[in-house]
Amino acid sequence: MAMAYLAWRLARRSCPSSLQVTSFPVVQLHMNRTAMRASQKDFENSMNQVKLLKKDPGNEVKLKLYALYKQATEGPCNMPKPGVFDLINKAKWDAWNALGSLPKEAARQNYVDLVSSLSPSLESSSQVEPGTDRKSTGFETLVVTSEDGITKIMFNRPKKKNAINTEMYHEIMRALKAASKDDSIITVLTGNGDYYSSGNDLTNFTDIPPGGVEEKAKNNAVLLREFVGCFIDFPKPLIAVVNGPAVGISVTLLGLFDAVYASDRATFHTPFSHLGQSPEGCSSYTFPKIMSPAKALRISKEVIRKREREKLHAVNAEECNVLQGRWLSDECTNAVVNFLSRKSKL
Ligand SMILES: CCCC/C=C/CC(=O)SCCNC(=O)CCNC(=O)[C@H](O)C(C)(C)COP(=O)(O)OP(=O)(O)OC[C@H]1O[C@@H](n2cnc3c(N)ncnc32)[C@H](O)[C@@H]1OP(=O)(O)O
Repeated sequence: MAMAYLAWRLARRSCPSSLQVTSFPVVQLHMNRTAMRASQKDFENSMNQVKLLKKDPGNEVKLKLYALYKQATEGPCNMPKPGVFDLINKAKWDAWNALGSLPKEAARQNYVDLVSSLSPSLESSSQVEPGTDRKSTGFETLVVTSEDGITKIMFNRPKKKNAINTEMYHEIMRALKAASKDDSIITVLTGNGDYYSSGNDLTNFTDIPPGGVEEKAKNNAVLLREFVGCFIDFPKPLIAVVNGPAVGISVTLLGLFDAVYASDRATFHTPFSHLGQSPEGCSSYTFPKIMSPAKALRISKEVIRKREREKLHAVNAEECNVLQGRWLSDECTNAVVNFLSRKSKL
């Protein structure tokens, strides 16, 4: 796909001629037990943090915390369905049962993310007076600042060309959720260093869980669907400042932004024929139809987006289902093994 042409078309909200089709690899390497122990530790910390919350988060959030806790510790709902008049236990059963077969690992991470978005440090930061410069710590892969009504989320893995690893997916979701509730008017995403983002971190597929590559592909499809869903549902004007080359999902997501500003160093690359991937980020829907001008106002965005939200979530779900299968193909595995081993050949 011609980079400069796509940059111009994305910025002008028109649509490029076609999408290339590739799929994604899952490589059978050693499982990273340290990472799994760390997330269990985070989970336990989060359970303690819940007790420190300064204000009641409300029944909806408490039910979600309950459901994620049960899913993370016991797996899919195994309780008999309470009677209709047993309102409290029925509500708890409904919340837990709604998580379906969400893997324990994902439920644990979602629990940690939810508590982080409620945590006292973020709560106090949302009370910061407008116009003050605030750099939110609490992120490993991002720098989040907020001043004069603009919350800026900057990808901060410049040594890895801002490749998006699993931690960064969760942190971007957490930052977007916090930005949707803070006092800013618009939210801007950009990259630190010479790249906007080189897309999905290809090592994401190397820590294989006990369930093998099929479980990994399923977990990644769940992660991708939730990640893209955050962009579909984001309520405020979302702006991308593409400061340099953008690759893969960092390009395909741009169709869900309200405006895309490209620097003269920006290029837009979707190496799908090279990696063998099917579209993600709702690009199979947004790219062919991006014709309307960028919508800057929040109300007009809601008018337009609410008509499409259900369709976009359906497209997101279909893309994730197709990708989950494609990630298991030989062509994808070979492509990523070649990338990850390329320097060893030098
Ligand atoms: C779970 C949800 C999944 C959603 C799926 C999304 C689809 C996609 O996003 S597909 C696109 C995936 N991205 C790529 O294929 C790009 C791969 N990277 C490259 O081709 C090159 O790194 C580059 C063209 C971006 C830059 O090349 P350059 O020679 O300038 O620098 P490098 O030495 O290659 O990179 C520096 C450093 O960064 C590491 N790195 C860069 N990109 C990635 C990446 N996507 N995944 C993992 N690591 C990446 C690279 O390995 C180098 O690290 P070392 O210095 O440690 O070797």
